[in-house]
Parts: sequence; C-alpha cells; structure tokens
Amino acid sequence: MAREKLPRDDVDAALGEHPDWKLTEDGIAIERRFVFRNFSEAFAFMTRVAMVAEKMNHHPEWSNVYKTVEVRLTTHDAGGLTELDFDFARHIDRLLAS
Ligand SMILES: C[C@H](O)[C@H](O)[C@H]1CNC2=NC(N)=NC(=O)C2=N1
Repeated sequence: MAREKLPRDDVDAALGEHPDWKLTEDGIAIERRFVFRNFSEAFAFMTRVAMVAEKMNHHPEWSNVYKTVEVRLTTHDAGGLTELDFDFARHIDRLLAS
C-alpha cells in the first residue's frame, strides 16, 4: 500500500470508522490511550503490536508508564496520515478483542 498522504476528507471519514482513535492536535497522527490491569498485560500488548508493526513495516510512536500504553500512529515518509495508519489501528483494535 502506497504511503500517500490522505486528504483531510478521507481522514475525517476514516476517523468515523475508528471512534476510539483521536486526531492529534497537529493533525498528522491518530492516537489512543490503553490502560491495562497491570504492567505485564501492558507489555504483552506492546509485544503483540510490535509483531504487527514488523509485519506491516509500519511502526508506532508510543510510550508506556506502568499499565498505560499511549500509541500515536502517523506515516513518517508521508509527513501525515495514510491508509497504513488506519490499517494499523484496525489491527491494534483487533488485538484488544482477541
Ligand atoms: C525503510 C522503511 O521501509 C521505512 O522507514 C518505514 C519503516 N516504518 C515506518 N513507520 C511509520 N510509522 N512510518 C513510516 O514512514 C515508516 N517507514
């Protein structure tokens, strides 16, 4: 999938399909905060997301404090949001459900 920056209308439409993700202030990324029962579950989630990132060759900007993981998705090569970011968000949301 090309790393083509999405027009704002497409971003808004995609955001509608991913209600748990918010557009960042700078408008070039989407972000979501996950809170788990403990550090171990948070880290297990990060390990699974890392495997998806490697498979997609598309990597998150993220932070972890104890049982909280904050994830920011953007396409560095495009300087903004692409389909890959929303694909990645969908994969991440599915991990939560599994
Ligand atoms: C060379 C390699 O394919 C690129 O640097 C990939 C790696 N992972 C990436 N991750 C993200 N989020 N954006 C990118 O543009 C990107 N590019």
